[in-house]
Amino acid sequence: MLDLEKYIRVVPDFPKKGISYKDISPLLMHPEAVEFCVDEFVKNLPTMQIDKVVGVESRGFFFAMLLAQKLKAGFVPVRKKGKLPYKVLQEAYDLEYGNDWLEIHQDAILPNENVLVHDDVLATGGTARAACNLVKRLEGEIVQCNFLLEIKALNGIEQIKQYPTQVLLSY
Ligand SMILES: Nc1ncnc2c1ncn2[C@@H]1O[C@H](COP(=O)(O)O)[C@@H](O)[C@H]1O
Ligand SMILES: O=P(O)(O)OP(=O)(O)O
Repeated sequence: MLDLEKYIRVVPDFPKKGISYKDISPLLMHPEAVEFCVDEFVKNLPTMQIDKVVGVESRGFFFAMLLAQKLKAGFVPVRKKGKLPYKVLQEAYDLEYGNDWLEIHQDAILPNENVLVHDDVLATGGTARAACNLVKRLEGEIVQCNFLLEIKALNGIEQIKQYPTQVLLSY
């Protein structure tokens, strides 16, 4: 067992006053910690074949890509407005320190595909909910939403309560 908290840098008042920012950069610099996280995520997934792993821009991309590779699934980027070049679906969302639009390519997920949704941090849950809405609009089946860490006091889990979730570390 690894003490994951040791690899998370907590930065007060970033990007705005009052936000306690959970920086995963130190974790990414330690391959043993990265490997531990991937193995933990995989251990606690449902047993069915996962077809697509969705990663939310940008810090969600790191582990989503590793998980997709490990699970022999396709990787699907969910990006902020205006970054994806082909036809997209859009969802507006609020996050802990702002608001924006998320987009997914219209052909990224086929109806009934089993989809894992990943992001680094679950805070208010607005981002995760928007990413899940995009998957559902493409008729994907969300088999799990997983996060490296959650900020429990913000109760983001409530926003995605209809889906199974997995979190490696709680603050
Ligand atoms: N406190 C935070 N530290 C690091 N990253 C954060 C933090 N709060 C939000 N984020 C990023 O925003 C979304 C999750 O925000 P929601 O409020 O749950 O929508 C996630 O992509 C984090 O990277
Ligand atoms: O730093 P990012 O790109 O992961 O975005 P956000 O802070 O909007 O989650």
